[in-house]
Amino acid sequence: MFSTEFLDLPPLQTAAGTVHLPGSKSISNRVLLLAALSAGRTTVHDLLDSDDTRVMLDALRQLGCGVKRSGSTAHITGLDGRIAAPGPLKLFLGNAGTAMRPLTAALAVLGGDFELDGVPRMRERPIGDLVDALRQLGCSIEDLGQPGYPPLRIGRPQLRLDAPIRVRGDVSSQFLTALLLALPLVARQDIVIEVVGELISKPYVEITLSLLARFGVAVRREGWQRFTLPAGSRLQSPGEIHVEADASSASYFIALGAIAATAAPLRIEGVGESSIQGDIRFIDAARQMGAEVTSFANALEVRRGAWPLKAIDLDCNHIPDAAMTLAVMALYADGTTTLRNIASWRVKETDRIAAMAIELRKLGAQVEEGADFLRVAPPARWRPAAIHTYDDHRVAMCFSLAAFNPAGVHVRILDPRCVGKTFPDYFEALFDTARTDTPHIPVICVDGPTASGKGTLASQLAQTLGYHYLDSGALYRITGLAARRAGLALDTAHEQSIARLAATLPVRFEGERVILGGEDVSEAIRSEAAGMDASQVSALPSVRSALVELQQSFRRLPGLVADGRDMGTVIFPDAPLKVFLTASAARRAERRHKQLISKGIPAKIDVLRADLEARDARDTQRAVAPLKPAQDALLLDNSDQGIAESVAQVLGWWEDKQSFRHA
Ligand SMILES: O=C(O)C1=C[C@@H](OP(=O)(O)O)[C@@H](O)[C@H](O)C1
Ligand SMILES: C=C(OP(=O)(O)O)C(=O)O
Repeated sequence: MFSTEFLDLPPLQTAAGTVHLPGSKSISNRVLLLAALSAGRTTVHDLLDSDDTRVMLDALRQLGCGVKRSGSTAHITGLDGRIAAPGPLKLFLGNAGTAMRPLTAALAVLGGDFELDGVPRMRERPIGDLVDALRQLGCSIEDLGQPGYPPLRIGRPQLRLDAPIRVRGDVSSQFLTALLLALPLVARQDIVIEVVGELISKPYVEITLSLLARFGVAVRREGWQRFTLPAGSRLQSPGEIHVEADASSASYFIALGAIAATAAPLRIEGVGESSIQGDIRFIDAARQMGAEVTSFANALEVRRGAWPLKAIDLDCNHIPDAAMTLAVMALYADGTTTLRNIASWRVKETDRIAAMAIELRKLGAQVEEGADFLRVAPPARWRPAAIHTYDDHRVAMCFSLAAFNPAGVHVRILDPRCVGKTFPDYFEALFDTARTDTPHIPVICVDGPTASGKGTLASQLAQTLGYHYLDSGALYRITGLAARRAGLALDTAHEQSIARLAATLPVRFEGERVILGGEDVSEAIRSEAAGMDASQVSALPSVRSALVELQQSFRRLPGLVADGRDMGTVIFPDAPLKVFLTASAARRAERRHKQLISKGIPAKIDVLRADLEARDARDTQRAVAPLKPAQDALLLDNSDQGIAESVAQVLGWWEDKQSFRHA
């Protein structure tokens, strides 16, 4: 997951390959709750691991439910309708509607002493219609803040089940879902629920009914107005259950295929057209816009059909979450797209109608916003934009698709971490399937002499930007180490053998760790001797050219920070930002001295300084790729700077190169 403050998306061009989607949020949280309330033990396969499921699991644990996880499988030991820990308990439910609403209903009918709360936005998401329905039933629920919104305190009920329970269905379908999931716990007699107003998001209620059936409860329904839980209903674990991949998450990749899978279809694994999730009907909308979609039992393949996409006018009430993706697809359409009947967007993770309108306009689109609709005309001129994401995973995910804009303008996604609500590895999945010409992939080069602090600077820059990191000096050190281990002297006589070895080095960087063929060699390559060896092998031209390709292969989406001595001059001559980092030999010797002493390694400052000067001389005078700043490099002397200051300085330069500084 990217936990950076922002994530810059370079211009993306095509899409290919296969994406494996995470489990459905709506199914995961329903199954977890049903398993927890049932009799018996349930093994849940392919469970979603995200913020929303984590808050549900934590709450269930607090309630005394047995939860064991191994990878994507969870074993839940059901409470059989009795809460092991009836409180007082405070349950924190983040921003998960699928946890807050159903848990409120289940705990209110079972009774105890519970306080349910969430993030600040959860306190703005309505729950009053559900609370009203539960109060009719005799549940004890107290508003602890603004009436009709969390936080809530739940006490012990005095249940009255004979009269039909009336619940409003026009603000959120989750209120009806919550009652349907909870009432089997007390169905000593037939319990009737009547929906007041037009029920929205109906397919989510179908998910509820179909999962209740898996747990042994057959709800009778008359249209979408009247639901009856038959007397004697009892939740019974099905033993094992598989969670389908998330159909709303699929929408981003269906759109990706429609926009950018030009050569071959993009394959989406985990969900097919026969899914029980209503958002799978996003496929129909995508097809209307021009996508070519083929469905398999548990997978989809999508490729670009019509281009530009075709503008549509669609009632989106049945696909409220996936429809946000259509608003971004509309940027690539041949006319104005209208998405209707989406009033519920205003009470979700953020006011989504307002948010989408503001952010789409930043890119240059013409947008009209109404109480329950959004109308989008594609940009006449695309503008680079920093997309505010409002702590809304779907805003972050759908706007990433704007990076395919034909103008090649950059798109910045602010707070990319918010995708953690339902799809923590969304951006990794995007970068696995998106393609762009190499020159579009940004590289920041940090070159400089030994002990200038370029490693620290470069790795911190990479961390801040969410970019890959190449410590090219380590490659020479690793080559030196591997050559020594192979018994090769580091001289011209052995140049070809060392070059062959270098070409096939099985190396990878895992954050700060350097892994060679499965062995962590981070410490081994950091010794002074390994540094001298590195300097020697780096003077052998064949070794350098063998390593060129290896180094260039680190240039992958979303970008790279590369540190070394010839990053800007030889390896990435087209890099958009090159920094040449220096510090006086005296200052570098001091730093190295401190570093060694802190590791308990004895060292003399004068000797270190003489060594550094000797290495500088060798590095600047060698025939191949001598150490010198690239012509277009910016010089940074950090003799009197702390690391934070250097990082800020380079980030400032990087910002100056981005066109959306004020977007
Ligand atoms: O029941 C569910 O799993 C959901 C129902 C929908 O909410 P509304 O019924 O509030 O539209 C949907 O937007 C949400 O992401 C999940
Ligand atoms: C509306 C959403 O979430 P929640 O389940 O919190 O309602 C959503 O995931 O788009």
